[in-house]
Amino acid sequence: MEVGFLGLGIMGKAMAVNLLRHGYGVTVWNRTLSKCQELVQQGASVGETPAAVINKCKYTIAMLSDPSAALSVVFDKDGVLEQICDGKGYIDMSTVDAETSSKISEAITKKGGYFLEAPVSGSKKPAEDGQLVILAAGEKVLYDEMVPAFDVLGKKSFFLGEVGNGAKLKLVVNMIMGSMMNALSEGLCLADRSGLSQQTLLDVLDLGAIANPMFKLKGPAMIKGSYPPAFPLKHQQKDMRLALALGDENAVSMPIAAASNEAFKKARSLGLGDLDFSAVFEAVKSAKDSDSA
Ligand SMILES: NC(=O)C1=CN([C@@H]2O[C@H](COP(=O)(O)OP(=O)(O)OC[C@H]3O[C@@H](n4cnc5c(N)ncnc54)[C@H](OP(=O)(O)O)[C@@H]3O)[C@@H](O)[C@H]2O)C=CC1
Ligand SMILES: O=CC(=O)O
Repeated sequence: MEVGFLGLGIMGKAMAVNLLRHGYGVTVWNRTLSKCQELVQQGASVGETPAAVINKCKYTIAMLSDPSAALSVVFDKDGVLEQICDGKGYIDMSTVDAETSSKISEAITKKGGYFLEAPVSGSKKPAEDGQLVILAAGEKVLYDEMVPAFDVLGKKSFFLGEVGNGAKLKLVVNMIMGSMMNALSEGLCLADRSGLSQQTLLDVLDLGAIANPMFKLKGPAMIKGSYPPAFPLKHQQKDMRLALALGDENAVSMPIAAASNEAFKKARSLGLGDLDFSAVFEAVKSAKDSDSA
């Protein structure tokens, strides 16, 4: 099966490579076209524009940074809308808000195409290993047709009903994840300032009821001040912002998420946006330094 793939960032590249490895024909496009070359070496074809990819492929997946990128690739010149038509499917796996997803869905559907939102949980490594968790919503027929590809990309797929439900669930999950990362950062800081070993804290956490893969994976690197980007901090802050907006809409008070969002914003202001989201630890440390000065 030939699949189009728009967006070859950290996630998109790993996902497209996985599809190639499993025998899919993949036609790729990326805003910075030079990034397509690595995929070409692994057997992919290149489309010069999103419209060219849609024209060639029955199914096209997008994995783009944020709502403005997701909208631009669909609505701008040479975009998806120029070629989407009856019988073609568009699957947006980017993390965006429900409103963005609905706008895209309406436009695609008006042209006779099928739309599925399918954001994912899991980062660079799960993307490389085909271990993502896929949160799909929208056209059920398209979901059923995509299941074999989702089985390559992920370890489990959920079909959540109408468009927006996948986007919302993804934001709830990442709101919790971002808050947990802040709690870990404050804990590491507090341990250190109290004269305790940060590694011992991690060891104790890992043995108890709040052990989790994220603390286990990120904790040791955080102690070393090492933040190679798996999930860029700027994207985690985008997700906190969109989750807080979802909280506004539903009158849900989220003081922990709001405080965590401030820490991610602070980290961005310190120039840490392109590092891994665990670099929020540096912002937490710098805030504690100025508190004690
Ligand atoms: N990294 C992770 O661990 C995870 C990320 N996600 C989500 O997946 C999505 C992609 O993340 P990730 O791969 O890490 O991000 P990256 O920043 O690595 O890649 C972003 C991609 O979006 C493209 N892009 C950005 N702006 C535009 C634009 N205006 N028009 C066209 N293309 C654009 C980039 O193109 P270019 O190369 O030209 O800059 C690049 O291909 C995000 O929504 C993120 O929240 C979800 C789960 C895990
Ligand atoms: O969206 C990020 C993730 O790790 O999931």
